Amino acid sequence: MMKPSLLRSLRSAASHLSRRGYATEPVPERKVAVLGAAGGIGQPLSLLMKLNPLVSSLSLYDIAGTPGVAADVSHINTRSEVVGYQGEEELGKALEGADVVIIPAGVPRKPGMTRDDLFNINAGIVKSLCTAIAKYCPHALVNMISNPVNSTVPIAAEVFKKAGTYDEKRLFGVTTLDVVRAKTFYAGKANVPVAGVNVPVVGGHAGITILPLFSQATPKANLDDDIIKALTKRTQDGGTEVVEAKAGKGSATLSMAYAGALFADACLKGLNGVPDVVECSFVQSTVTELPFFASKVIELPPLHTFQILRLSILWPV
Ligand SMILES: NC(=O)C1=CN([C@@H]2O[C@H](COP(=O)(O)OP(=O)(O)OC[C@H]3O[C@@H](n4cnc5c(N)ncnc54)[C@H](O)[C@@H]3O)[C@@H](O)[C@H]2O)C=CC1
Ligand SMILES: O=C([O-])CC(=O)C(=O)O
Repeated sequence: MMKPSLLRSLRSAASHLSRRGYATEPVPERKVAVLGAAGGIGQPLSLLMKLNPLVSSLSLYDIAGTPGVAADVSHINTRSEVVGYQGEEELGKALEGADVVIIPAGVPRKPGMTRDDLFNINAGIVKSLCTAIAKYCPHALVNMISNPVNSTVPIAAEVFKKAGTYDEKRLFGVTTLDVVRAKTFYAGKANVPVAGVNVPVVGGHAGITILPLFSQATPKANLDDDIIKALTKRTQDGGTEVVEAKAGKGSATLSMAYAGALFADACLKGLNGVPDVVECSFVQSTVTELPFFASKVIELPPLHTFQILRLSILWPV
């Protein structure tokens, strides 16, 4: 018979691990597909997803270059099996059974361009990828990275509606990089350790539609109005800062891969029933009169069967 004190310690350790997102039960099988996996974001994002112990199957798709990326990443000695898929004829296999689909496919900005200038090319790419998602993995959580996010998310919604598979609680525009930037810049000015900083960012993902809520930042810091204004502007212009620094060689890739991996990890935790997973994301919304708006979304407490977990809902709070 186990001593009550030992039992209490084990229970407390198990509940601590579970609160931190580490399962004390077997970790479910999860397939993650990255579409655009050979690109500037796709490669480091594939690496980070290979490091994520919640992933059991990692599917890397692009129109070219994925065999090499997949062979490279597959040698890393972590849990997931990696398969590379190349070309449209392999897209169905890449998507089949996916729980989370991350989309960094499409062209990036060059100096002087706005994200809207990418619309013509990226809208077509997103449309064809979402048509395939509706066919091969209609229940997957979709993490849209391709710009302009303010438009590619509504496009994805329309494609899914047309296919009869739309579930607004499964479609997310990835705005995590705005949050990552806001945290970094705020910590610098507030002179606090960045690891403990939280800043919600709402609105959209382009210029002045990016609204960091420094009034709700934690830990609180008494920053002057002109500093808050400068922090807001730097967060709104963060993408342009990188585009200009890269001088024609693309936009943010490494910080975006980090942000994309954080958001995908939150989705996996939500699917696995980890409570209180909250992230900002550009979603269909009733928070304002706008049909889509970035705000905090939370995974509501799940029930305890795999099937119901898959149906669990995310909702703006
Ligand atoms: N949401 C956000 O915060 C951010 C979004 N982005 C956006 O992410 C997108 C990708 O950026 P990068 O990786 O730097 O571009 P990149 O040009 O380096 O890579 C894009 C990849 O997409 C692939 N691709 C093109 N058409 C495809 C298709 N039909 N199916 C599958 N793959 C396809 C290309 O072959 C390429 O490998 C851009 O639209 C960029 O603006 C970039 C940074 C932040
Ligand atoms: O600025 C861009 O074109 C890429 C992007 O969305 C970002 O870095 O936030």
